[in-house]
Amino acid sequence: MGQDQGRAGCQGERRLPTLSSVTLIATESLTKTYGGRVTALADLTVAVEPGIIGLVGANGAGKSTLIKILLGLLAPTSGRVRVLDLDPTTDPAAVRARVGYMPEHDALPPDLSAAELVTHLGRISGLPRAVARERASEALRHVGLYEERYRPVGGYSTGMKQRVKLAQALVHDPDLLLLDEPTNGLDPAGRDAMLALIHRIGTEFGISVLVCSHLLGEVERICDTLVAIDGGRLLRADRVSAMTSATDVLAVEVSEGTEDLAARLAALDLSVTREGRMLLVPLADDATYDLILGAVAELDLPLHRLDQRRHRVAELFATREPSHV
Ligand SMILES: Nc1ncnc2c1ncn2[C@@H]1O[C@H](COP(=O)(O)OP(=O)(O)OP(=O)(O)O)[C@@H](O)[C@H]1O
Repeated sequence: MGQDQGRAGCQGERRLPTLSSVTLIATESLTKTYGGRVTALADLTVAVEPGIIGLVGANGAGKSTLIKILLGLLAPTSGRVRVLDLDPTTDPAAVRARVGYMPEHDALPPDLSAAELVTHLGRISGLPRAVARERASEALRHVGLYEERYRPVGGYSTGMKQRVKLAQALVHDPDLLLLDEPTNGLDPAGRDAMLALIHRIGTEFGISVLVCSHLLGEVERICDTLVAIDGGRLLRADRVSAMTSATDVLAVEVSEGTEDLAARLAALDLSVTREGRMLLVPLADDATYDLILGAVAELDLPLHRLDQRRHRVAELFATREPSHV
């Protein structure tokens, strides 16, 4: 990548972030063009810390291309990249030893059992036979397939197949998981279960996870950091908490008597709008809280919530991908 480093070096005056050892993934001016015509990634500079990271973007935004570069499966056209402080372009085997990959599509051999398949993939990762078998059982237990592990994969549901893919990504005990559209093809309950599983892996197992999705609402629920790309370019990278700053609207919800409360607040000259079971009141100052609490107490209503509304991440991208959020 000498030539690429030279190119990135020429752009040093732009003060690109330093690729430090605490950084999980970092790219500098990363560009990938296919056949010199299609630009999948364009001058992408981003750095993320360990945690659960959502990589979001519409179909064709460049997510899969980025994942393949992070794994050292594809060479960038120019720019620099580091994963766990390793360079996947020069040291792909070292990266893949510490990174688990769950691809978007699958070609699972239907006649093999999940235990055989995951053990085999563990052996390919370099684990001795007995260790691979033990680790495969453990990984299949983590994803909830322990009881079914000796059944042929061909008879599995889509959700079970997705979990086999997740188990094989976990088998060699990686420090980072790269998950490409892990909820693809799942029904709403299956999506919820998969998201909960990913969240548990990221929080309880201490493994960092990069979840790639075109569904912003999904990754927003489980990630601490979001990286949004569009047309191969960085839209925004930030912690979810920073993207969901508080608004100047108070949300109040009572378990019963919503109409009475709305009327009482209006009588107090507060401008009230209703959104489902919630009443929204502009927050002028601390006195607004007191007026609402006073009205709730006066009507003797059971208060369910009273808090400052936060922006939803989706609002930040609403103009760009309305159909996907
Ligand atoms: N091997 C390839 N040859 C030519 N163009 C490609 C190739 N792979 C991807 N592309 C193009 O590069 C762009 C980015 O594709 P990529 O698969 O990285 O996006 P994505 O965000 O993962 O989308 P999706 O979720 O649909 O896979 C798209 O325009 C795609 O058509």
